[in-house]
Amino acid sequence: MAHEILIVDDEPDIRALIEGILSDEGYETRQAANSDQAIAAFKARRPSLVVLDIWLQNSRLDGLGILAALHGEEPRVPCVMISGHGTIETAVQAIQNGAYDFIEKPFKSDRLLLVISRALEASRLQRENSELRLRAGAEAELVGVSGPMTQLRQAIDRVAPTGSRVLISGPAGAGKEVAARMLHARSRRADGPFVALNCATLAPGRFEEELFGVEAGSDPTAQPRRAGVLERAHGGTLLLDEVADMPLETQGKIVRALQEQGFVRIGGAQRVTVDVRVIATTNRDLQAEIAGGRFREDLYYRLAVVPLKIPPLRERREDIPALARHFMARSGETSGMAPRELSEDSLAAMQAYEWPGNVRELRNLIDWLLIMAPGDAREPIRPDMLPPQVGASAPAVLKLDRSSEIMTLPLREARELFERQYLEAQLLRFGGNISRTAAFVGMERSALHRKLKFLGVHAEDRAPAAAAGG
Ligand SMILES: Nc1ncnc2c1ncn2[C@@H]1O[C@H](COP(=O)(O)OP(=O)(O)OP(=O)(O)O)[C@@H](O)[C@H]1O
Repeated sequence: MAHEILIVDDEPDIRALIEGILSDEGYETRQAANSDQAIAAFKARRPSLVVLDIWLQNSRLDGLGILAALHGEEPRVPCVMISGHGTIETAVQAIQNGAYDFIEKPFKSDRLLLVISRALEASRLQRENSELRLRAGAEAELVGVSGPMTQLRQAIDRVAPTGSRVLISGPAGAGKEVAARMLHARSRRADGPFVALNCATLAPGRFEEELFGVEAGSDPTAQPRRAGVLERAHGGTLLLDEVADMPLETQGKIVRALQEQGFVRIGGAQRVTVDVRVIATTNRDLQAEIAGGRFREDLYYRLAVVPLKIPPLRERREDIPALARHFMARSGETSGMAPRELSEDSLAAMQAYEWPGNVRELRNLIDWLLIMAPGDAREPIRPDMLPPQVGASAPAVLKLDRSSEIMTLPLREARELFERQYLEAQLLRFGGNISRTAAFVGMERSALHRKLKFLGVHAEDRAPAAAAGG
């Protein structure tokens, strides 16, 4: 498909000249004479590139202003500036502000075409690069600042280089696979493969061929040899995701393969020796599975050499702002849209929600917000823009409808109501931790204690364990 180029210049004959040069080269073009037209044209359909004059008459914004507005919409569309006599300094400024390059008037058509083709190529490479980075590096770093997350990262740093088997437990969507990737990335096997087998989605009859592979039959063209995950993970790490879903019979075979660091392919006779580190995850209580006869105890002890636990998100609400911002930046990168800012109030509302789907649910919410949240893309996300299920759990202090009730109260009671709701919400954000809440709200620890007592707020009620119960 031909690239479409938006030409922004106040002089009609310059626009016509540029259009002529570009369409001769097979580019599609559109024109805008001032900032409002340029922004409207850009919003109506993203062009591949913008040629932008620096000095425009009869325009609300000059070239630098338009550049900022367009980059606010979509930072990845390259802009080539046209500078006239005496605007070179501004052109340099424009490059510092993210323009791709500039050309000076009067310009030769060759120079214009060269700069444009380079800009389009750079933009293609940049897009390809970030897609590759996202695919290759599919989250191998646990984001989060809470105590449990910090301890988990420390534990991963300690055990990653040892090569021990690790069993990671935690609810769905909490980040078990990210933890497994992080263990691999920080191990001595980081250059080797990371192979995952999802035991929850595999039909019971398929486990053994997936694990051990299939030997070629006597007629290799009829059934070529197929390597299983153990073989493909040689020199690297094998993740057995949701290991409790593995049939008992397969569990026995895996125990043997782990013990012997080798196995025989299905239909084969020759032993395959492999060097694989196995990491397993589960969202079930494996002790209960063992007691119920559904999980082999010997496999448990082989896998759980080092057990790690990831708590549900509602037990580490302090991670929510960092995670939300991280996912917003990520979504912006993948979608090519400018990331939106998240207001402190909207983050506080997210911190009050229970997140039954854990981090995965938060990630989906942010993807949704980037595309669907109302308002201008440059406006921060406010609590009232959140979907109802999240907004409904926002602390009362953030819900505007409380104001009507507050207006019926005398000042002292209204102030107390506000203070109670405000402090309850802050305690929730800081996981019930008095010292951190006190530091944030700007009070002495002991004064905060007295205030909470006076208002009848029990700090323990806001602690994670209680929050987890509902
Ligand atoms: N601490 C974290 N930092 C960054 N991303 C995270 C974190 N935790 C989870 N994620 C992201 O949330 C999503 C769910 O995480 P992941 O797949 O690791 O969960 P899981 O516990 O393995 O879930 P399941 O058991 O349902 O597969 C992924 O997109 C992952 O990238």
